[in-house]
Amino acid sequence: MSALALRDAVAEYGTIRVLGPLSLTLAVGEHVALVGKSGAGKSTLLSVMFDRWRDRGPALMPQDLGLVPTLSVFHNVYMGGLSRHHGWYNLVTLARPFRRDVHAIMPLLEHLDIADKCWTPVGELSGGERQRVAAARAIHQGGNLLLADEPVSALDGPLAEQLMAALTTAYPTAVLAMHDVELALRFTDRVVGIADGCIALDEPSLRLSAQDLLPLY
Ligand SMILES: Nc1ncnc2c1ncn2[C@@H]1O[C@H](COP(=O)(O)OP(=O)(O)OP(=O)(O)O)[C@@H](O)[C@H]1O
Repeated sequence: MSALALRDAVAEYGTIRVLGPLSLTLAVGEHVALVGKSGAGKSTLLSVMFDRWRDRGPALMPQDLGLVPTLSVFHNVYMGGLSRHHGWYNLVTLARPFRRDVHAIMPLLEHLDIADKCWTPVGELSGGERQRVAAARAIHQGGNLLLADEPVSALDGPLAEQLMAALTTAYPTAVLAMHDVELALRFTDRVVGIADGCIALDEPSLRLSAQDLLPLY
């Protein structure tokens, strides 16, 4: 995979420009945190990246998670790999999952501490549990590039760290919008600060402290 670039990207809602013009190049193997206050344009930038880099088959973990509440945890995670199977196989799976898929997905659920909810409808889960299901679906999808919007906002402590580790290990290249700046600094290589739809800061995480990011908020 070659480097990923945005050149003079802009986004508008109606006549109001909320992003850009903004240019950004992402090296392969880089984990990038997008930080900035609410409304700065992080989600908008992620959706521009998703559109522009569609040919790289990015996995998207949206802020609203995009889960199907009436389906089980297993089925929601399975959906990450829908395109790997024929339509008939997916239909059969809806009624009676194949053992090999259960064996593929169960270790992921165990790793994220939600294996006991495997057959529970997602609509019956807590916010943090749903977030782990969405992460498991993104990991099950596989690929080279992950775009994640606030992937650990409903978790804290060891569970948030475990999920950040799982996502950054599964995806060699990732852009993650983050509110928790301490976690962002620990789990990413580079921090891009967004303010009023523009890049206000772009530095290697190692050179930054949480204090350096305060002016963005
Ligand atoms: N559907 C929409 N229609 C009109 N304006 C929108 C829409 N979605 C977002 N905006 C505006 O675009 C700007 C950027 O929003 P965006 O959701 O990208 O911010 P964000 O940094 O992701 O915020 P948060 O951290 O709260 O998720 C904000 O001013 C927001 O009000």
